[in-house]
Amino acid sequence: TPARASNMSANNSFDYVVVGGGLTGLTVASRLSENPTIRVLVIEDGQDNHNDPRVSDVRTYGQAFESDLDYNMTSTPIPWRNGTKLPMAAGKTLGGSGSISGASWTKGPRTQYDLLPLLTGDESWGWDGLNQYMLGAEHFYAPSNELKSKGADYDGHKHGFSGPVQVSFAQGMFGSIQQPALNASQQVWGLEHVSDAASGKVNGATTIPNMVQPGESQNRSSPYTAYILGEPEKRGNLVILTGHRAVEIRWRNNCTSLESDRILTADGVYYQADRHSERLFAKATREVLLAAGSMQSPQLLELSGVGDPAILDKAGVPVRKALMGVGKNLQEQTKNTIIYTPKSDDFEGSGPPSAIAFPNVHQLLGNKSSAVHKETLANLASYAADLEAQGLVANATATHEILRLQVANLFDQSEAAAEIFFTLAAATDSAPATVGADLWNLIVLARGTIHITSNNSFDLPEIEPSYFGHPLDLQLQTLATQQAAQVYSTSPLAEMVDKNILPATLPVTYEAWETFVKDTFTSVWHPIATLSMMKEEFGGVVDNKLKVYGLSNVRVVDASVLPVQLSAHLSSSLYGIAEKAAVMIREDQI
Ligand SMILES: Cc1cc2nc3c(=O)[nH]c(=O)nc-3n(C[C@H](O)[C@H](O)[C@H](O)COP(=O)(O)OP(=O)(O)OC[C@H]3O[C@@H](n4cnc5c(N)ncnc54)[C@H](O)[C@@H]3O)c2cc1C
Repeated sequence: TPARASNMSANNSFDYVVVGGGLTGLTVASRLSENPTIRVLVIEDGQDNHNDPRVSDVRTYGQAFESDLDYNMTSTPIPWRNGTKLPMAAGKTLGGSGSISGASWTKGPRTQYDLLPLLTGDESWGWDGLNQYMLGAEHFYAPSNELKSKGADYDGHKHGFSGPVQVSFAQGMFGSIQQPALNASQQVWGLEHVSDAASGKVNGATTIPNMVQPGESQNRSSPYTAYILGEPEKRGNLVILTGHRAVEIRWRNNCTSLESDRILTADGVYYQADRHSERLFAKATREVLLAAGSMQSPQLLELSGVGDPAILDKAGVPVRKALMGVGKNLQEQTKNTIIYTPKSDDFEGSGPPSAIAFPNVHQLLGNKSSAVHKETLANLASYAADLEAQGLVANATATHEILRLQVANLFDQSEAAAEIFFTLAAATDSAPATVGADLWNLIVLARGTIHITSNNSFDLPEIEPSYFGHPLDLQLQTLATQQAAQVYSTSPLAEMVDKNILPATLPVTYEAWETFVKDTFTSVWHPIATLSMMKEEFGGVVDNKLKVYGLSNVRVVDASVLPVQLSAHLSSSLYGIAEKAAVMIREDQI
């Protein structure tokens, strides 16, 4: 077992202390500990559940939610839903959310990665630079002819073939509605066939591979099985401590008063097994690396006195370093679901589902596109000013510029604006088989926050996603939902379904679809950007080397640093960020 707590008492000093053994934390820990002279500790709150079918079998997707494998965090109350709080799933288990994810493997369009150099001032974060690291994480397996006949396709030049993460088309790939759904999508939106959604081109209709082992088992290739199981877990210089939560960073310059120009140096990390247990300390002689995810890495910084003084004061935490961007700039999406009964419940496979349509704004907005574009641009500066006034971003001027780049990416570069993921659910003892779609607006203009409300790490942070914070977010989500239903009434998909279940009665007007969207949406669980990698004058929290401004030896290596949302599932990009982080950290060892 990876929980080697006994090693801890012998020597609690490490070169690196990694907070969080999830997708990015295990990647960085594995790479750094390849050097046997470098001692690495990972502190992970969850347990090792890699043999639990809720983790190992991707077809059980969803069973981990709101269970012991989930933090059971929620959003703030939704005013128009009687104050309902929406679940914010996040894996509390070794491998983190990467151990309970849907395992879809896609990348964003290259033009979206190419925004990162503009925000960081560093060319190496563009597609060409970052994609090298994404490819380095990947071991792709080409599909068999049988899977090709079900739609599996790929561009061989756009994959890595020697990395740890196993990427393959699931042996049990569904037949049934998948190709008819893509065919109908192409008609409704005029979409091209995209042979490979990990190629840097996304707008189109596509069939995706998954992070699963090739062959019969269809087991998940999780951050743990990919990066730790096997040789790395036997390394004497790598300690993975499960069942313990990092609660605070200890600073070396142990002075209580705030001097705004002082650079703080982390001494190590306090951690506890549970709320009432003893507070223990692990020393970091080189660096503390935050990988607790985009909801809990900002929490740890705030608990350690780094953040917006107004937030820290309210929570009763003494300010050690004022840094206005901490916990702000959150970009989380909204998801709607439509459900039908299929005429045949023979799905010709066991999943996971793999057919996706990615329309752009012009395909969604039709002849309204240019008017909506103009109106969005006209109101962008005042919208950005509002965001700063509400404490949702650190800097209105920079945010206006970033929103302008995102709007240009959607309207001028016509990149994918929504994802329509076609779903199939087999019959159970109590429910008939269903088909349908999960769909979401990809590039939200809303900005939210994640902040502490107490000085105790075991009180989980408050999450304000600001759902539909900008009118375009609601408009695109509504159109994507309405038009996904149109796909289901288009041949050859229309002939394959009996009746609609959700919505029970198909809305007739746009307004009625909007009401359906607002009444039934959930979160997508792709939160990012709460410790954004941006220039300091933009309100960024980490620099282009992922170092927190004003701290000499604390880096963030997780989803928090991605400053703008991608038209993609996030894992491929986050593996790339973590691989690049490990290289940058090693370069600084000399
Ligand atoms: C339900 C769901 C489905 C998803 N589906 C897909 C998909 O199909 N394809 C895809 O590409 N992406 C998917 N994602 C997204 C992807 O899994 C995440 O973006 C990714 O795992 C984030 O990586 P991370 O390292 O930032 O955080 P995580 O992987 O969540 O890791 C954070 C780790 O830190 C630990 N931790 C937190 N706080 C502390 C603390 N204080 N002390 C110690 N440990 C702590 C947690 O237990 C966790 O193990 C999905 C995400 C979710 C939640």
